[in-house]
Amino acid sequence: MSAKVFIDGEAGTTGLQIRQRLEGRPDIALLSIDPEHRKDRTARAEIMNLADAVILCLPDDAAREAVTLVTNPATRIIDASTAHRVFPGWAYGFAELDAGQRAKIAGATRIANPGCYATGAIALIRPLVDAGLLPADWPLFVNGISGYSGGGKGLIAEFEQQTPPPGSHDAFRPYGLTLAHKHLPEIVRYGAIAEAPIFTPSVGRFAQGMIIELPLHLARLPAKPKAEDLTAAYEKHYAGERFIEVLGVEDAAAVQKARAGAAGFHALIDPENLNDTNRLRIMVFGNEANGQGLALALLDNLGKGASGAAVQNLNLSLGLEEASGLE
Ligand SMILES: NC(=O)C1=CN([C@@H]2O[C@H](COP(=O)(O)OP(=O)(O)OC[C@H]3O[C@@H](n4cnc5c(N)ncnc54)[C@H](OP(=O)(O)O)[C@@H]3O)[C@@H](O)[C@H]2O)C=CC1
Ligand SMILES: CC(=O)N[C@@H](CCC(=O)OP(=O)(O)O)C(=O)O
Repeated sequence: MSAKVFIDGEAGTTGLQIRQRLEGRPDIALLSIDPEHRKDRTARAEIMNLADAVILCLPDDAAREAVTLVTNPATRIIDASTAHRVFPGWAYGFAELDAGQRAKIAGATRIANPGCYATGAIALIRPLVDAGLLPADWPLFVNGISGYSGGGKGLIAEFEQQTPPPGSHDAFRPYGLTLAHKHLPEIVRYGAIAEAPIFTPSVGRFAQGMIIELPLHLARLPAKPKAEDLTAAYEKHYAGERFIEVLGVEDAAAVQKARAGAAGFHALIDPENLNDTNRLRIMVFGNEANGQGLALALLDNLGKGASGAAVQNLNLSLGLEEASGLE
């Protein structure tokens, strides 16, 4: 029998992409609501309590309210919003976090889907902390660039329907300049670090895809790791993970050469390179002469950063093949 799944907010950016990944699957029966009633509490409550799983693709307040509408103890909720990521009783939906996380997701009825930047930042930080290469209280800096779909329908409309101000292409916007981005609490908790990194997100004039960077003064770290030690830690942490690829030192060197003019490798470091997949790529660059390193994660903000991860969590939660509907 197929599992009944309702996507609350199915007409939004994340909801639509989840729908595309689930449509046509014989193991899933999608429940839908008449668009006219999509914000009607009674209609939503009725459909949610019929579902085996509900995926919330709503703003935070609407997601909090939606949770109160679910009274069927068997209904599983996967929340794509920020509302429950560090909330007691919710499993964090990053299956590759550590050896125990998959089982926590599979056993939970409440699953918080990670933020897109947070997925990249945690994917870079946590293995280094676990490997003893990065002390938990080390001061960190994380930098990110996202496609504008990261801001949902509102930001998509702004980039696609408004003309940039005279004298500007509005190609690159740094934001989060209060240095208190909403993804920081989950990065601290699941990165297993003591304090928030200085996080500088930005949005570029491209729709989809993102890069997150973790620069490190390697020679100042107590363990004095080299770039290849970081790569080895990532390879070990993510061994056997089908959705996380760690490019080796040679690949990273090839990318550096490509940046210096050689053709063929630009795509590996293009933020749009993993679009429409649930994959995340990690690369490490280093300069031994000055003792510096840079770990970089590339993913689709709407893929592994949102809809892909939600489908992976849904599969785990319902006991289905983890990679179903995912590339
Ligand atoms: N875009 C991204 O890259 C990522 C987004 N997320 C999170 O996922 C959630 C959804 O984001 P996104 O898809 O980008 O946002 P969108 O703005 O594209 O979509 C939100 C959807 O929710 C609907 N909605 C709003 N309020 C209610 C309500 N009270 N009841 C029912 N439906 C409602 C909206 O309908 P209408 O337009 O008619 O108001 C819209 O269809 C957010 O919490 C976001 O932070 C998480 C990771 C990445
Ligand atoms: C470009 C852009 O605006 N991105 C969003 C993050 C998108 C995301 O990860 O979603 P959550 O909102 O669910 O955490 C932002 O910085 O607020």
